[in-house]
Amino acid sequence: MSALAIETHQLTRRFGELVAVNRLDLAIPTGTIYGFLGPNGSGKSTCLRMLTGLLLPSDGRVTVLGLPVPKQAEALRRRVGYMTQRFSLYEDLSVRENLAFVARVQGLGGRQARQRIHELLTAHDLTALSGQLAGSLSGGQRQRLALAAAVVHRPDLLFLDEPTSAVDPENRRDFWEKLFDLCDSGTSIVVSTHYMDEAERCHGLAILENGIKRADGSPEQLMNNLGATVVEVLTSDLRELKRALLALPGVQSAAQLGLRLRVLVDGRIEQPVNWLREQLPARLSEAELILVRPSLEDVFVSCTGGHS
Ligand SMILES: Nc1ncnc2c1ncn2[C@@H]1O[C@H](COP(=O)(O)OP(=O)(O)OP(=O)(O)O)[C@@H](O)[C@H]1O
Repeated sequence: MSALAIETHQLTRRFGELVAVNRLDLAIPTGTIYGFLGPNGSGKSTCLRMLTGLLLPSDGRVTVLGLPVPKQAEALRRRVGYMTQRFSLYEDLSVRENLAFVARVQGLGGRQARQRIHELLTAHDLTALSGQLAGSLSGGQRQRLALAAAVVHRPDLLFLDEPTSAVDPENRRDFWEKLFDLCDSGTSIVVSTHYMDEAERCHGLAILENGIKRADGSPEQLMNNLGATVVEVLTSDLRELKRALLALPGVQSAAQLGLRLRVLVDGRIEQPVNWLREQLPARLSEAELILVRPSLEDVFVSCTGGHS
């Protein structure tokens, strides 16, 4: 298998005047979990749909698992799994019946299908729910079933479109444990999200805004390469201070977090804490200023202008 699960060159999709995905270059290694991080409407779903061969690009080239897409989309179909944003299983079939249906569609029959369904029910903690109608499952249980259904045929590559937007943090954590299990057993995974904590779990990610890739790399690389330093400011009257800070040309953003302001200062300014005190001596005389490690959210704010 090629060392790259996905390679795109100048991938573009237009809808009329709107450019939903704009000249996207990607090189996603096999055996990793890769994330698309971006706000609503940034082009994540459009991009995933083109990578699966379901949507034709307006321009550019796509190779998935070594196959050109959409030309070889049919050959690819058996090798990829796709969990869409909406629950796309049958609500009036039981958990087991849903998996049996997907197994049939994927060409598994008889004993092979029964064995695989048993395996999936166990691996995704669905055994006790196997007779329950899918429509009566909780959000977290639905996600587990949808994931099990997406991997019935043991795909080499799995696409997940905002898989945990409807589940609580604990279920989200469990869901990610399953993704790491799948990745460890050789499945490459591409996942779209607008959650920072999910993006931080990915081996690599691309930050999208208005269909454009603003940055990519591992979360650590992105945080290390942030073109800004982060200063937290503890003081009173944060709203006024925030306005004053944002008026300074060297300040990229200032966000209130409880009793603190998290301030991104242009990385070219060498002593950001001293610089801030020099700019606003009266306002900051009583304040505590601390230089802190950047987070992925800081990276996101810095490269998108902060419209999360
Ligand atoms: N079939 C379509 N026809 C017209 N415009 C579309 C179509 N599909 C997507 N778009 C537009 O393309 C842009 C990108 O949408 P897309 O669904 O890819 O974003 P997204 O990042 O997945 O957003 P979300 O997080 O809300 O799912 C949006 O402005 C959307 O309205």
